[in-house]
Amino acid sequence: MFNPNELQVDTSYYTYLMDGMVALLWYCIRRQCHLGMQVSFVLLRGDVLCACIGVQTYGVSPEGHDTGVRVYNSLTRRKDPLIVGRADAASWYSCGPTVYDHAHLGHACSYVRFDIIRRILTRVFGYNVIMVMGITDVDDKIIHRASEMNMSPASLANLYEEEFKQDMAALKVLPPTVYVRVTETIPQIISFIEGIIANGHAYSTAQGNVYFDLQSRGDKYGKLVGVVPGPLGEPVDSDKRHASDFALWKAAKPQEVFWASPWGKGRPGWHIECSTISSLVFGSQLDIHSGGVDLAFPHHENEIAQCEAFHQCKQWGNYFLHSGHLHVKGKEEKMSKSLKNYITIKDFLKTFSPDVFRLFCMRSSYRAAIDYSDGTMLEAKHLLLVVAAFVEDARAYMKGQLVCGPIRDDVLWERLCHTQEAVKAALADDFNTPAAVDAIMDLIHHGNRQLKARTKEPGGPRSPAVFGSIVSYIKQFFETVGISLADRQVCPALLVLLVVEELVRFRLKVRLFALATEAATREAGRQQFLDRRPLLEACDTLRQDLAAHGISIKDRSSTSTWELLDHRTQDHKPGS
Ligand SMILES: Nc1ncnc2c1ncn2[C@@H]1O[C@H](COP(=O)(O)OP(=O)(O)OP(=O)(O)O)[C@@H](O)[C@H]1O
Ligand SMILES: [Zn+2]
Repeated sequence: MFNPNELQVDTSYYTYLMDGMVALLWYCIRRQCHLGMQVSFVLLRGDVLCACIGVQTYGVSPEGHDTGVRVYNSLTRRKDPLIVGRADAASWYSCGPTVYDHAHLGHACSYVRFDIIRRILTRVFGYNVIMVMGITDVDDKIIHRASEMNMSPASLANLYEEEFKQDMAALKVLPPTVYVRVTETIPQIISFIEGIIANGHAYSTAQGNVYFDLQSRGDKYGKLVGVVPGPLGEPVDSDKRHASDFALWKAAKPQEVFWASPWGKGRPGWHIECSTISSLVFGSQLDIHSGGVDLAFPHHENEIAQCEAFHQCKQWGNYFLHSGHLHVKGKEEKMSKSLKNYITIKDFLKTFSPDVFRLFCMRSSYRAAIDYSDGTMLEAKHLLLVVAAFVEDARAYMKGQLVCGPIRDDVLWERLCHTQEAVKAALADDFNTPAAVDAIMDLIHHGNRQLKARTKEPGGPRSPAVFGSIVSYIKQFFETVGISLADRQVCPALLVLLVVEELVRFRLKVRLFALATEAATREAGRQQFLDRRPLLEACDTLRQDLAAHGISIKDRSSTSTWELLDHRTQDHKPGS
């Protein structure tokens, strides 16, 4: 028996062993040792490797319809073909927010990334998604915050749930097929707990709590995370049988919100809500389950234990998808309410558009950790402007307003075809959006090269069709992932940042011109310096004037940088 509270996720063994095997393989290749090569190849296969180090991989291969996508499944810890139960639809449960405060960019990142995946699954691979999202509208954090704000937990939760939905709509995240609140499903949660008790996997206590009995799961606990069991802990100050058992039902403390139950007044534990809500809609089989990587353990692990104990099945959820965390650039910790290092979605959207945020998300794998900074946002913004400018030029060419020399349309048709294949292959490979975006940008680069061959002479053969085809493909690609190329509105705050960037660049040119020492003699050099001194003075004045607006320019030998004091994070943000 082991204590999951003391489990440590140990990936270091895996990494060392992997490095060792790669080194062995490389050594054998160089020495042409065929036996060694075969051995290291076999060991490098993830499943054998896991068996070698005692980390079990789980996962019953699902039966059903192959979507054509390979997806990284946290259950098997490898990319598997995504096979769903029905030919026309995939069932998907998404853990929703705990509604006790404003949603921030970390939340936005997780939900936007999964929204992009959902759209790809539907619009590229033809699988409709039935998505259920649970809303945690009662828990310790909500109760605590509500008492701080002198409100009822229900009103507080209501307020932030509405705000969350508005934020998601502003980010163009498609709403789930249905939202289900925990407080709407208390009777179902109670029945679910009764079912787990009846199946011998949970117990109630004299204090009115119900706990999941982890010992009853045997070695089936720990499916999601490679874990090294720690020693069995004794329960401390608790009515649990074992320290590792987790709460399904919590007896109400004085003054706390409660519901009546067979075990007395109380409320549900966190993990049981998602198990119940998902089972309420999808029963004992679920295709996809998603959430941020912090939810894998213990939340999803416990959901699996509860569902498989309730449904008495070998495998409840077939694919667990986990998104990487958003960090503030240069910081170790994730963006989080408790760490007070967050930017709310509302504040962010005062400066950048939802399309810029989407493109920012697409430039890394949904599984990767991602750094937020104004600089990375400006890069995404710039990329969108490049796309929009190309579409505009291509349209002008089609209308005959932009006159170019002969176009190599055979090259462009071939490029278009290649891009379409590359994009589809990238998306089928664990929704590899950065590779898809690169392929699109490459197509634009080739299109721009042909459009650049401008001439003043009208006449000559024209190739509008290929540009028409490229434009409609690119528009369709961006629409698929929820980015609109029409109505490019530049929000005023962003415009200011772009103007400052241009201004600093212009000032740098002037400054370098004023400081240049190209005169032949020392006397001529002195005269040149005196002549150009007013330019340097103007540069200094501009620096002082901008400093008064919180924009600080720093001159270094051959370059200038600028930064502004960002009131949202209280950090200095680099501007260039
Ligand atoms: N910085 C982040 N980056 C990516 N995803 C995040 C981040 N913070 C939270 N999430 C994800 O957002 C979803 C909703 O999270 P939840 O409401 O439980 O917030 P939370 O994790 O408690 O946030 P906080 O730490 O700010 O209190 C979860 O899937 C969670 O993993
Ligand atoms: Zn959940």
